[in-house]
Parts: sequence; C-alpha cells; structure tokens
Amino acid sequence: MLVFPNAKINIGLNIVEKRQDGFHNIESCFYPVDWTDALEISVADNFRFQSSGITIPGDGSDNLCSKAYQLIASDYDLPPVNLHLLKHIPIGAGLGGGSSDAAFTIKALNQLFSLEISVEKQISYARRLGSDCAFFILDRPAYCYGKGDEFEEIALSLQGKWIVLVNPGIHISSAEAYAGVRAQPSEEDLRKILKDPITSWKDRVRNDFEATLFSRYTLLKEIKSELYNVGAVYASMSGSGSTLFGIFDQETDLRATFPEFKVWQGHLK
Ligand SMILES: C[C@](O)(CO)[C@H](O)COP(=O)(O)OP(=O)(O)OC[C@H]1O[C@@H](n2ccc(N)nc2=O)[C@H](O)[C@@H]1O
Ligand SMILES: Nc1ncnc2c1ncn2[C@@H]1O[C@H](COP(=O)(O)OP(=O)(O)OP(=O)(O)O)[C@@H](O)[C@H]1O
Repeated sequence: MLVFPNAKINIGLNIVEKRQDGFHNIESCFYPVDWTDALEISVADNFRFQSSGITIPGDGSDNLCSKAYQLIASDYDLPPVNLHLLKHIPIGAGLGGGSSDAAFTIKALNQLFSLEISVEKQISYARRLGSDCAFFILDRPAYCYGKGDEFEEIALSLQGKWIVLVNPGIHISSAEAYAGVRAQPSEEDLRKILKDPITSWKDRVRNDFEATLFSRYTLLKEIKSELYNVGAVYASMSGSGSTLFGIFDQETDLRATFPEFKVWQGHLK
C-alpha cells in the first residue's frame, strides 16, 4: 500500500498558557497542504524501516513510522512489515511532516489489515506519538486547542487560493521554539478573526513564535516581508518555523524569487 502523508500550515498560533506537564496550551487553525512524503507498506518476513530522500536524524527504530507500527502492534496482531519512507517534507520546519508520517502509518495499517479501528481511537493512538499527529487522522481544516491535539471543525475554506511555502533550511525543533516563548492569553478569538475576509488578517492573525524566532533568525522576517512585497494577501511563519508561507489570489511562481531555498507552491484544497 502506498500513501502520501501531507504537510500542514498553522494559520494563527497563540501560545496561551504553560501547562503543569511542561507543554503549552495553544490556539491555532491547522490547514492541510499538498507537500507530501510517500510511504510504502508491504508485508515482509521481518519488520524493517528504510528511508530515502531527505536524511532523517536518528536511527530507523526511533522514526515516528516505526513507533506508530509498534503502538498498533501492541494491541493488534500484525504481521511484520517493510516500511519505506520517501522523505520530501523538510524536517524541523513547522510543517508537521514527521507527525503526518505517524498518522498515515496508523491509517494505512488500519486499512491494509482491516483492523476496523474507529476514527476516535485512531486519533487517541496518534495523540500518544506527538501533539501534531492527531490532526492528520482527519486531515481537514480544524481549529486546534489544548496541546494542539484537540480540535473542532472550522468553517474556513481557502479552496483554490494559491499558496507558496518557503523553507530556508534552518532546523528549528518544537522543544527549542517553545522554550523561548512566554505564554499569554490571546487578545481576540482566532475563530472570530478567521470569519473576516483574508485581507483583514495581516497583523491580526499572529504566530506567537515569530517574535522570538524573527529576532534570532532575521532571515525569516525578511522572507515574510518579501512574500508581502510580491503580492501575498496573507503571510506568516508556520508552526515553530522555519517555513514561511504566503497566500495569493492568483498563481504566483516564486521559485526565482527564492532561488537558494526550498519552495513548494500549489492550490489549497
Ligand atoms: C509547533 C506545532 O507544530 C504547532 O502545530 C506543535 O505545537 C508542535 O508539535 P509536535 O512537534 O508534535 O510536538 P511534540 O512532539 O508533542 O513535543 C515536542 C516538544 O515541544 C514542546 N511542546 C509541544 C507541543 C505543545 N503544545 N507544547 C509544547 O511545549 C514540548 O517541549 C515537547 O517536549
Ligand atoms: N518520519 C519522520 N520525519 C521527520 N522527522 C522524524 C520522523 N520520525 C522521527 N523524526 C524525528 O523528529 C524530529 C523532527 O521533529 P520536529 O517536530 O522538529 O519536526 P517535524 O516533524 O518536521 O515538524 P514540526 O517542525 O512541524 O514539528 C527529527 O529531528 C527526527 O529526529
């Protein structure tokens, strides 16, 4: 079975409270984008994880795909499988790529072996692998809260809008990014702002990681400004960086604008 785990962007990200368990409560809109990895799962004599494409730090056994397999195998009688991951989504990029790989492994195992695990149960398995993982089970626009692993439907459609993602190759881990911020309650309900036209989002739909990360890495701030200069109706950093995105009303090819960075562009669904 071949599946294509996709990335997400965060449209707004308020870090509202530091929790007793060391995590942070956030408020964010997660929106899927079609920058994808490819994951092939086939029955084998022994369990094996291999990857190609972008090099993933760590050994195969701590890959989130392997962890997802082990988690499901601890409750269900699974045969050994060969997992082959072709890694395209930049890592430490605020795009949730590793989390998506984990969630898609759960979904694929469920389908391949007819496990009939309910969506709710798949979400609770995913949650155990990382805060971002749960979103990718349903994989549709959502307002996320708590650790980012609880969500509700949001009536937001950016279908047909053009999006450009620019990744400058700076690796920022979630833990590093959260360590640098001070949580504070949000000024305005994100769900309410997102009901207003996209042209009113600039300066209102904020990512709380930008303040600290833009002063540490000025390049990130420059990329965001450039996205506005070339006509984005809204631009922001995604998650804990280092990817910036711009949303445009029409197709805009920015590969020549950012020749030294990874650029992904396409329509939103
Ligand atoms: C920045 C986001 O991508 C926004 O969507 C996520 O909040 C990050 O989620 P993630 O990478 O799946 O994070 P996890 O793997 O669960 O946690 C990694 C580390 O990030 C920090 N962390 C993560 C999520 C959260 N709500 N609060 C945190 O403080 C914790 O130090 C944690 O040990
Ligand atoms: N399938 C995977 N893809 C990417 N990273 C993985 C994967 N499995 C495990 N990891 C580990 O997770 C780390 C990346 O996690 P991190 O949360 O920083 O980035 P991410 O998953 O790309 O997305 P985000 O920046 O949005 O959280 C890597 O350094 C690697 O050690």
